[in-house]
Amino acid sequence: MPFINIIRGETAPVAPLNVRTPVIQFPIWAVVVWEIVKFLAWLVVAYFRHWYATVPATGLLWFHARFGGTAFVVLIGGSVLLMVGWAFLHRPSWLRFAWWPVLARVRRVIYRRGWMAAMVTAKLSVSYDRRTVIPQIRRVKCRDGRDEVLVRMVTGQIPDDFARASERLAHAFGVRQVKAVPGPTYATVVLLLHRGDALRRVIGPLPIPVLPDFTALPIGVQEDGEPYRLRLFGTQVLIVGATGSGKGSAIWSIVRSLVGGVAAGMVELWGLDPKGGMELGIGRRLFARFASRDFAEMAAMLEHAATTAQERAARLAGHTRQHYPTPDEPLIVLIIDELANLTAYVTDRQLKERIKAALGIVLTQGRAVGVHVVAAIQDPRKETLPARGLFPTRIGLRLSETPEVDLVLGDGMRDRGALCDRIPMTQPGIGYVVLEGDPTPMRIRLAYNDDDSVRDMASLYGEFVGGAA
Ligand SMILES: Nc1ncnc2c1ncn2[C@@H]1O[C@H](COP(=O)(O)OP(=O)(O)OP(=O)(O)O)[C@@H](O)[C@H]1O
Repeated sequence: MPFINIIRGETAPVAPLNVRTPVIQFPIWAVVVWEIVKFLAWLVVAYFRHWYATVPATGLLWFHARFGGTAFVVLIGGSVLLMVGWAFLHRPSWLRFAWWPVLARVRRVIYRRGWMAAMVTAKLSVSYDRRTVIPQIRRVKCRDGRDEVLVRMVTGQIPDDFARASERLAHAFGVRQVKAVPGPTYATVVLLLHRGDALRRVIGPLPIPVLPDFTALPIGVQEDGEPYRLRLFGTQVLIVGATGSGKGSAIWSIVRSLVGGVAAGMVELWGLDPKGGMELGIGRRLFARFASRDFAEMAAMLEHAATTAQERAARLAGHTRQHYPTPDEPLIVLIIDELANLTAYVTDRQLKERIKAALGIVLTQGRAVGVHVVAAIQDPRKETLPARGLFPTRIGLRLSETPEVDLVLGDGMRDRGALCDRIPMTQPGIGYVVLEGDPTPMRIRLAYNDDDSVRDMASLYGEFVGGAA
């Protein structure tokens, strides 16, 4: 680095300096030659820059010149046939190596055209030294239903700045949703622009696993097309959604994923349906214990679950950190529909206190010893559910108000793309979850078990349920 602050020689007194710009006359031919040289240089740069188009075009021109028109037509026709055949025979590799790279080039051009306007209007441009600096597109990748745009942020920006502007970006680029995730290196962010909707169609009842994997119960589909698997071991599950959002389908999908365990004697389902059995009554036979009207009975069930959790914890302490279910000591799963009826709307004070205490013990001590709660609720506020923080796993379905999203899924999750308050009423069963190790929420659709499939399941697996009503 030069010593720019050191000037050798004599120090001249500071005096005003008059400068006159020199006027230099060039002959016209020199100007013309200069412009031609500039144009040729631009052509060379453009040729190498857009090599993916120019190199094949050059090859084709050379082929045409060398072998003539007929051979050229045969070549083009043969290539098209080869592509079509490849696409039919092995679509995944064709998409990966042929279609998506080409599409990515086209999309890159499209994004670049609207990039400046989008960045400025989304307030992602920075004014510095009387200049406007905007983030740079580094790379575009296409995947099934979404584009991944790698962006170099302006110094000082963070991925959350893009997450906060994601809705504006979605409208600017005409896509369904934009999510911002940290890039592979510092100073980069990846924008995921979701185009199609893999979750548009209703998902029917999923196959029942013979023996459930309690760390990965299949209950729906993720928007990236992968199955959504719920971890039950070591956690308690809360499903939150407005009326008609599909809480029932979440409950029945979880039950469906567990009934194989019921048949093997490794799972016991206890049903608490304070709405008079409206939701769970239809599958009544699957539950070893069931209460739907009597709140004292529900309190007693919760207390029994709490005692069981405490006994198991006392016995297992120092031996293992995770209980594994056996037919002698099965996994107990309390399925509670509309939990607020137990935590907020019970008028009998004493009963309410009993429920609160028992629920607290089950939620805190039960998760390591095989006593789990899967509860659904409409209103996630603290007044309705003081124990919300004791549910480590939460599924956010359609919610009525924007602030509820962060209440359910965690701070900043709405900014990061969990638009639970924007899920249309016409799409029940759609929701968002936070996956382990992923900072951005995942959109999912739960499988829909209609009344007939629940009845079928209850009549098939009900006979394995040994407990008394
Ligand atoms: N996963 C799903 N896929 C498609 N449609 C669904 C799904 N889940 C539910 N539905 C439809 O939405 C309707 C309402 O669903 P559901 O009863 O599960 O909602 P809810 O949240 O439990 O409502 P409430 O709070 O009123 O009990 C169902 O009758 C069904 O038609």
